[in-house]
Amino acid sequence: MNWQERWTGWRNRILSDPGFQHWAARLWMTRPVARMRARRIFDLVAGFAYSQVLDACIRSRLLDRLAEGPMTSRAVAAATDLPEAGAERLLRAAAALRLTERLDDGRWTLGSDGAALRGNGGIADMVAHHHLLYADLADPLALLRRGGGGGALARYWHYAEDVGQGDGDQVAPYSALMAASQPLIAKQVIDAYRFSRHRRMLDVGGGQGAFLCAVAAAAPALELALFDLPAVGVRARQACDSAGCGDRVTIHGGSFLADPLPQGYDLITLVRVLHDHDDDPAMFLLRSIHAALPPAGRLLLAEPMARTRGAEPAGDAYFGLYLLAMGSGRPRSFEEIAGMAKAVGFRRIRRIRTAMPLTTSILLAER
Ligand SMILES: CC(C)=CCC/C(C)=C/CC/C(C)=C/C=C/C(C)=C/C=C/C=C(C)/C=C/C=C(C)/C=C/C=C(C)/C=C/CC(C)(C)O
Ligand SMILES: C[S@@+](CC[C@H](N)C(=O)[O-])C[C@H]1O[C@@H](n2cnc3c(N)ncnc32)[C@H](O)[C@@H]1O
Repeated sequence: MNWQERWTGWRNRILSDPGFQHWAARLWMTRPVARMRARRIFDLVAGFAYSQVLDACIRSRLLDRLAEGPMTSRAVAAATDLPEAGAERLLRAAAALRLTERLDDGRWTLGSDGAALRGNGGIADMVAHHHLLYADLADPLALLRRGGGGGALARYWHYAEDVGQGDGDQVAPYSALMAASQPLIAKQVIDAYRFSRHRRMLDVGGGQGAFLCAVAAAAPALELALFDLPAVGVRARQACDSAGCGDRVTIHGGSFLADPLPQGYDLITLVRVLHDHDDDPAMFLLRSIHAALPPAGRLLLAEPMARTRGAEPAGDAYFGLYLLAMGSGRPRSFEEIAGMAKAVGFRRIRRIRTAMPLTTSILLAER
C-alpha cells in the first residue's frame, strides 16, 4: 500500500465516522468547517431542486419582470400566470438562492445573483434548453451503461450522431443557442489575445459567426472567414450581414471531418468545438488544421477545459455528462489537448489565462 492510499484510507475513515462528525460540529474550532462541508453536501443533494427553481424563474420570465422594477406577489402572480400561492412559493425559493430579494415594504426585486445572471444573456438560454439534458439524465446509470447518446440532446445536436450534414431546421436551434451564449466566451478570448497581430483568420466550426463579429470589432484590419456545415454557413451569412460585419466575412461550407480546410489563414480559431468530438475525429481535425496553416501560423483553441483550477465541476461533472448525453466528445484538460496538438506537429503550445476560466480556457499553438 503506498502513502497516498494509506492517507486517503485514514482520512476517509475519520470523515465518515458519525462520532467524529458530531464532535467536529460541536467544537468551536472545527464547527465552521463542519458546517461548510455539510452545506456543500446538501447543495449536491438538492441541486436538482435549485435548478428547477431557476428554470421556473427563467421560463416565467420572472427575473426579466423584476428587472423592470419591484413588484408585489400579486403582480408577480398575474405576470407569470401562477396562482398567488404558487408565485409566493417561487419568490421565496428564489430568494433563498439569491435570485430574488424581498424589500422591507414586502415587494420583490432581483436578488444579487439574479441581477448578475441577467448580465449574461446566454445563461438564460442555456437554462431554457436544459430540460433536454435532464430528460437524458433521468437515469444516469442507464446512460453510462449504453455509452451515452440516443436521447433528446443527441437529437438536438444532430451532428453528434448523424453522419449527414444537417438541414436548416436541424441546425437552427443549436446555432441560435450558440450565438446567444457566445458573449460568455468572446469577451474572455478577446480580452486575453491580441487578434490584430494577424492578417487573416478562419474560425472553424464558427456557427452563426457571433465570435467572428465580436473579433471584427476588436481587430478592424483583420480579414475574416468562417468554416461550418453548409446549413450553418447559410445562417452565418444572414447573421453576419444583419450584424453589419458581413462584408468582412467569407463563408466556407463543408465538413471538417471530410473536407480539407481552406488555406491562406495565419490564424485558425476553434471555439467550443474540439470537446464535441471523440479522440479520433478530434485528432483528425487538429491534423487538418495543422495542414491548412502556413509555417508559424497559429491555432487558438478556446473551450471550457477539464480540471481547471476553481472550475472543476464545470469540466468533468457538467460537460462530462452533457457530452455523454449528447453522444459525442468529452471535456479535456489543457494538458490533454496540448498533448494532442503536439502529436500532430504543433509547437510552442501554451495556455493563455482568461478572467473567467469557468466559461473558457485558451490554448495557443504554432505550426
Ligand atoms: C457592487 C456590489 C453590491 C458588490 C460587489 C461585489 C462583487 C465584486 C460581485 C461580483 C459580481 C459579478 C461580477 C458577478 C459575475 C457573475 C458572473 C460573470 C457569472 C457568470 C456565470 C456563468 C455561468 C453560470 C455560465 C454557465 C454556462 C453554461 C451552463 C454553459 C453551457 C454550455 C453548453 C451547454 C455548451 C454546449 C456546446 C457543446 C455542445 C458542448 O459544444
Ligand atoms: C458547439 S458549436 C460551437 C459554435 C461556435 N464556435 C461557438 O462557440 O458559438 C460547434 C460547431 O461546430 C460545427 N460542426 C460540427 N461538426 C462539424 C463538421 N463535421 N464540419 C464543420 N462544422 C461542424 C457545428 O455546426 C457548430 O456550429
